Amino acid sequence: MNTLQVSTEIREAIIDQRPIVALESSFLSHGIPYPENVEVALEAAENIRRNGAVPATIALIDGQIKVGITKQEIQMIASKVDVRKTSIQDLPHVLSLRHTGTTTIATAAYAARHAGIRFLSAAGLGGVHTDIGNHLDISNDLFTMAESNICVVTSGIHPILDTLKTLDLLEALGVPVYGYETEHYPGFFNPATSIRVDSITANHAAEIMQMKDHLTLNQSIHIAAPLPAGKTLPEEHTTPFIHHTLQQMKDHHVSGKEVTNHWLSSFRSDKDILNAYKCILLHNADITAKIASLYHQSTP
Ligand SMILES: O=c1[nH]cc([C@@H]2O[C@H](COP(=O)(O)O)[C@@H](O)[C@H]2O)c(=O)[nH]1
Repeated sequence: MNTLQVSTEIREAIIDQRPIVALESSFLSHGIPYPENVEVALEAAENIRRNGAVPATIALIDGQIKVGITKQEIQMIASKVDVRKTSIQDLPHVLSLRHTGTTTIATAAYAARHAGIRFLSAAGLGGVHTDIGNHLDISNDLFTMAESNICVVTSGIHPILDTLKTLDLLEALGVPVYGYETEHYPGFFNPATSIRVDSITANHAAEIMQMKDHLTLNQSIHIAAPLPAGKTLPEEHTTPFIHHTLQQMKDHHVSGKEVTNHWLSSFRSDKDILNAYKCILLHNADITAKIASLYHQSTP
């Protein structure tokens, strides 16, 4: 049984040791409405190619994890309703039912690791939920990163999570966290949080990945890249949006794993939030491809 299907282009790139950037696909089913989700997926892939790497979007189709889905497959998933955003704990179930599914960072990291891809670009990392005192709600992203040996670039974690506790847990799991050319952990839609991190450049990130290879450490590294100045949103915009979304969740009794799905789907109700989210996806694709290309240039 071959549940992991790697496209010919990606297989050849792996053999030729060319840089590859994996893309998770949750934004196709939850973050961005159709047909804009298709446009963003293709533009992110284009950004990766422009920076000298090969894009590998990962999704679940017909009982297989597909690494490097085609434009037609992107179109098919993006236009379908009720596609399941699938994290590690749901993976066997969704595959056994042969359902179509999109990937979280956890599932994409799992697939990337097994395919031999070392870099993953996404919008937001899952994390420790704020109601942790009552519900032990923690995204599987964190635990998968502890063993997937890749570089995960996001713009931080989404603002309905507890950032400090998430970073504490990553530290406990041995996953180092860096700011991309910033000493402050990014605030996702907002420019920065007050949490300090080590700042690294693309060159340094490539070196850190090589050092990790040398040390045979299995943890991933997490690089948090802020949106460029002028693209972030002020807190006066995001704070009421977050409060409104949290209130809606309370009113509709949204809890557990539905929380992240509801949060992602709420982006469609605010044009500026949706635009910032698209920018995050495209910008991170650029940065990840730069790091992947530098890593391959200097790997003997
Ligand atoms: O701001 C965001 N938060 C979360 C996600 C997605 O949600 C997943 C985490 O979901 P959960 O909390 O169900 O593990 C992440 O891996 C990512 O795919 C995202 O795209 N953007």
